[in-house]
Amino acid sequence: MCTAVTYQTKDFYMGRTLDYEFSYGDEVTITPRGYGFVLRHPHRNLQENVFQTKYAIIGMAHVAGAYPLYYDAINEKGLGMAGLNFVGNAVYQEEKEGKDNITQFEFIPWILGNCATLEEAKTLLSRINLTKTPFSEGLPTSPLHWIIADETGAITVESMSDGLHIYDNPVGALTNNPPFEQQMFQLNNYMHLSPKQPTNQFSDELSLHTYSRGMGALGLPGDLSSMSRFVRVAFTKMHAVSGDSEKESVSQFFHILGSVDQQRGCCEVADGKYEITLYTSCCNASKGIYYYTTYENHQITAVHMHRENLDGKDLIRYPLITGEQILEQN
Ligand SMILES: C[C@H](CCC(=O)NCCS(=O)(=O)O)[C@H]1CC[C@H]2[C@@H]3[C@H](O)C[C@@H]4C[C@H](O)CC[C@]4(C)[C@H]3C[C@H](O)[C@]12C
Repeated sequence: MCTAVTYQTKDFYMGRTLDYEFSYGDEVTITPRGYGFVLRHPHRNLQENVFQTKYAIIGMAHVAGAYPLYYDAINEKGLGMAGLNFVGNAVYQEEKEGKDNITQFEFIPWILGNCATLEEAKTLLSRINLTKTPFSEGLPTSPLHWIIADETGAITVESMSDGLHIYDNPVGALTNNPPFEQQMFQLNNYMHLSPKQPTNQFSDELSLHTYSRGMGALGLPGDLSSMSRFVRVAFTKMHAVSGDSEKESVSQFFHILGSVDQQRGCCEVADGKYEITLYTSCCNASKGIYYYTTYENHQITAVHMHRENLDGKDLIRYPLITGEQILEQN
């Protein structure tokens, strides 16, 4: 399971938890401007099907050869994108004439490398056909859906058996199944939840009282299913309050995603195998900073894209710091 959210203070933030039972070997990876991606399908306007990134990208990726296979990323213009599992619902197409045929693993670099804003991304999406061509035999196509966002808003993109769906995402959150429209519909069931204490609507004849703080959110689902995580993170995000400095915003962002953190042992996927939150990311999309924690490293680590040469030729890669960093105070 995974959860992605956006958050706005002075700057625009976006990030995700990546929950799984094993890691593909993740690295914070910067793709410089002008980096060449060879598309798997012919493109009418591109020589030898190579598109060069207009904008530099920073995100979490598995790097295969010199190819950054991004899971989530932002670009230098403040546009961000994350892919989350959508098992049983994601259906990709065969190549179609007259369309931008983009395979699932090319989708993030295609959008973030070409578009400065969500508006531009929507224009590019109107021409796209997401195809099923795999990266390699060892890395088959992943069934995903995506959240794309900038400071003006967020959308969800789902490629299903009945075609490509693009939804406005007014919550700025996404988890896994079911499809996004059903995740949104589910919120109707929780419209009575509030951070304020409830009053007795149950019966005038009974003297009911609030015996504990936090009773306004009684009924908020606490389990790890993706529908429940969607409701929980939506409630947390919609009510989150923080100062707007960088440290206050980043700290609050990790608390929002902390509401859907997955602890080892609570979600068994096979005998003795557990899904856990392998990493949590928070990108300051306005300033090009990728912050992360990992399951075993609670210290927030930051990689700044603008401290690197974004006009270089090669990928810039930072393997994750994974061991727990404990500050000995005495
Ligand atoms: C497993 C990850 C999704 C985690 C998630 O959503 N878990 C929820 C599980 S469940 O629904 O609740 O069952 C996804 C997110 C991004 C994916 C990766 C990216 O798409 C990049 C490449 C794409 C290649 O086709 C496959 C390897 C890969 C490197 C992918 C491996 C894997 O599928 C990743 C890492």
